[in-house]
Amino acid sequence: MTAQIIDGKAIAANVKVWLKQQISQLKQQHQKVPHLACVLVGENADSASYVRSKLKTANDLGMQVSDLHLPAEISQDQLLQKIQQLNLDQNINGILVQLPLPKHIDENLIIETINPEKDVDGLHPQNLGKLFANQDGIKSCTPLGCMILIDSVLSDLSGKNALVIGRSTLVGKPMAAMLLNADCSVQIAHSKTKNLAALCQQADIIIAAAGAPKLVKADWVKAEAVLIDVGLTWDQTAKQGKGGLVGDIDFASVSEKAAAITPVPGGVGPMTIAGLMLNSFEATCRQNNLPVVVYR
Ligand SMILES: Nc1nc2c(c(=O)[nH]1)N[C@@H](CN(C=O)c1ccc(C(=O)N[C@@H](CCC(=O)O)C(=O)O)cc1)CN2
Ligand SMILES: [Mg+2]
Repeated sequence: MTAQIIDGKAIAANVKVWLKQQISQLKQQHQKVPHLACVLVGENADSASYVRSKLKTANDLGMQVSDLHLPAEISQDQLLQKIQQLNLDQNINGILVQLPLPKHIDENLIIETINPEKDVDGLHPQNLGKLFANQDGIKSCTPLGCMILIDSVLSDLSGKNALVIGRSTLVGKPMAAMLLNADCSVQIAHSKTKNLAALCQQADIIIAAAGAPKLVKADWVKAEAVLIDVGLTWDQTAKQGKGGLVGDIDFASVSEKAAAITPVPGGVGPMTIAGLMLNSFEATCRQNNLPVVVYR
């Protein structure tokens, strides 16, 4: 193996140590405790597991949490009312609606209803707009976590060629904006892109967020490239047929060639939750007109 493995679990642990200290200071000096409300609709087992993990992490960091588990049959209007209640609740600093939502609910409408100041996922159009305008606002959690991972191996991003594979609102688009704000030259590839291999070969940084298992191959990447794998797909053939999670990068071959790479699992996933915790702390500071201390 030639590549440096970017250990997302360890980096997320460092973020949490820092945050726990910040939250303790916030409590001591200003008597404020961040309060995160997690809204889960229905019985999707993966979503329930992510929400449990978010609630536990927030609790471990000294935050207050509210766990709202709503039935899959809840109407869109009832869910909108719930969000409005949380918006008005002075005790709540952060609102997170776990995605995906059941098919009868318009996700965009729900996200647009969250007060942008409490939108700790950073998915409200106002927060996305601020990100694209390079203004202060809440940044999308997964791209925020990816930037911390990239910064752990590259000290200067200025002028680097970055390629984002995937154009989702959750990851691809905000990721591209963050890299652009860090002075990278950014390209976005997607399912209709022609000759992805050639684009990869020019990239100093590749963020793979296409949901296409093992898409990026070793002969597509430069030896100096840094690769961040956002993909997470269950593959029954992995681990000699026992099954396992795989990313969008062919880890076994690419890790023999590139400079640095995140593993799956243990790369981006833990940093998504760390990003959410950073946002919950930051939102609480902003809501109380306190100076925002930025991690790193
Ligand atoms: N409202 C949101 N919904 C969703 C988001 C989000 O950021 N906000 N992202 C994903 C799910 N997600 C968090 O919600 C998430 C996914 C994966 C992980 C993670 O730590 N994965 C582990 C592997 C987990 C396993 O073993 O099953 C890893 O990569 O190491 C954390 C959070 C969609 N919905
Ligand atoms: Mg839907």
